[in-house]
Amino acid sequence: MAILYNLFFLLFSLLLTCILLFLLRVVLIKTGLIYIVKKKWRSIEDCFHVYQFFKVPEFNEGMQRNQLYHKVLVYLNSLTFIEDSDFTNLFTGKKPNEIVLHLDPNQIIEDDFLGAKISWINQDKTLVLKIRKVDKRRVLRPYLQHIHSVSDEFDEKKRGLKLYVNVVDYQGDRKERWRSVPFTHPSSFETIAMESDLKNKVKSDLYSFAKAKQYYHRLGRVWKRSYLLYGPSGTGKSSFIAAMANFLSYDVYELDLSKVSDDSDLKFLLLQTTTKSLVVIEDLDRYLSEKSTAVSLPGILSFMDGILSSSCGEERIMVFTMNSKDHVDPAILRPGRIDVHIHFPLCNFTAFKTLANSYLGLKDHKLFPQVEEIFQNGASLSPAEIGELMIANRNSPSRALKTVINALQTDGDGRGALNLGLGSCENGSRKPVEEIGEPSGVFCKEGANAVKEFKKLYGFLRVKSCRKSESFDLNSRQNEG
Ligand SMILES: Nc1ncnc2c1ncn2[C@@H]1O[C@H](COP(=O)(O)OP(=O)(O)OP(=O)(O)O)[C@@H](O)[C@H]1O
Ligand SMILES: [Mg+2]
Repeated sequence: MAILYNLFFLLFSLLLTCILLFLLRVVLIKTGLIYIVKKKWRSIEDCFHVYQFFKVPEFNEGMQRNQLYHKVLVYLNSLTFIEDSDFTNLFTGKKPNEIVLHLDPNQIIEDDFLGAKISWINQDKTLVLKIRKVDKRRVLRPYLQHIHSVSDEFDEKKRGLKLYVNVVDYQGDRKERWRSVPFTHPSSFETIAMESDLKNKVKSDLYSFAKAKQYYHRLGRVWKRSYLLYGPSGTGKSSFIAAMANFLSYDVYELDLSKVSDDSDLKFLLLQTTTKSLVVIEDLDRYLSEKSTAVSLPGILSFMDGILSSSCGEERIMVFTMNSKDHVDPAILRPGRIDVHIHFPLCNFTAFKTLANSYLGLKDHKLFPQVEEIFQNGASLSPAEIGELMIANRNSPSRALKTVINALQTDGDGRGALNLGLGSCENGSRKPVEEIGEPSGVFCKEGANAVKEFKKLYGFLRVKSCRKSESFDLNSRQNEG
């Protein structure tokens, strides 16, 4: 009987203890006292372990930034634990409604990795990692790798792209020669009307370049790749550059050669570009033919060779656009200076269908055969012109197609437009409207009215492009690098 009584008493006290512990836990959690208990427990635990400390200072002895410091900071800021810390700084971020957390001096951040307890202390521009000696060998290397990959991923997501333009009013060599604005161009390879085969080739070329650091290093070559985009006005060259930047998540440095004071200024401009960027010179043929820049041809050639970018050590992509490469010095175009040539022709039927799909949501239409026939007869407008006509008539796809057909019939052979007072050009170079010659060929009234209407609507003074090959091709991939 006594045994039974004792057993019952034991069970009862056990149950009571459990209930009390449970209640205590609820109270500790509800009041937040649990954090004090955890802290005390940890400091007791600390007494029974040997720790090792690793410092990650913000600057090295040469006062250069320590990249690891930035990475650890980004990593720590990404931890959810930081929200649980006793105190932290809150700032507004770059995006609307974004709030970012910043470590305070002496703030301790605790982290768990592969079962090991790790803590970081933010001490006077140095982050100190504290790890148990028993865990160090097993955990330290993978933990640092983990920090690298998390912070890279976080940085990638957080940072928006930037468009840099060169400015003339910088003072002295040490001042910034570039001014930046957020780069928000929505163009992508999906929105560009271009043969899908060519698009895929460019995409894989860009992708394999971006991954080829070791390869270029082994060859002793500057890790750069140059693209020439050439073709008449309004064929998508600038949009393509934006698509490249969005595809790679690279910043864009758009270099206006007319604002460059001399060859050495050009060198400094290249030096001040950052890694993972597209360095762009638009209309290079125009600068060269009009001599509208103070930079010499050798200056441009050494810029294209990117010798200086090797001192910056990281990848650069250079993109040049031209209306035509016919009269350009062959030294500019030689393999190695330009690695990939991409021709942007006027619209053909395939490109037209892509535009009709994206601008009007049309996969097919009873007027398509007629449009195809007109293209087969050699008529063409630039994608920009066709795109504008489609946008203007986007509420009625049939009307949009009829307007395009009329414009193509008027304009297709490159002669009807002259009656409307539109300019013409040789090899893509622009001629003023006053230089228009005598119109020849058939003048289609209906089509003329359509273009006239369009001109009136948008004040769009179109400069006519020369009619050349209609095919989209990666003309020559000279020098695969
Ligand atoms: N191939 C294309 N696919 C889709 N849209 C295009 C294409 N070409 C031109 N466009 C549209 O036409 C407009 C002008 O194009 P863009 O400025 O890229 O032409 P460009 O070749 O750079 O002309 P320019 O030589 O005059 O600078 C853009 O709004 C773009 O969306
Ligand atoms: Mg352009």
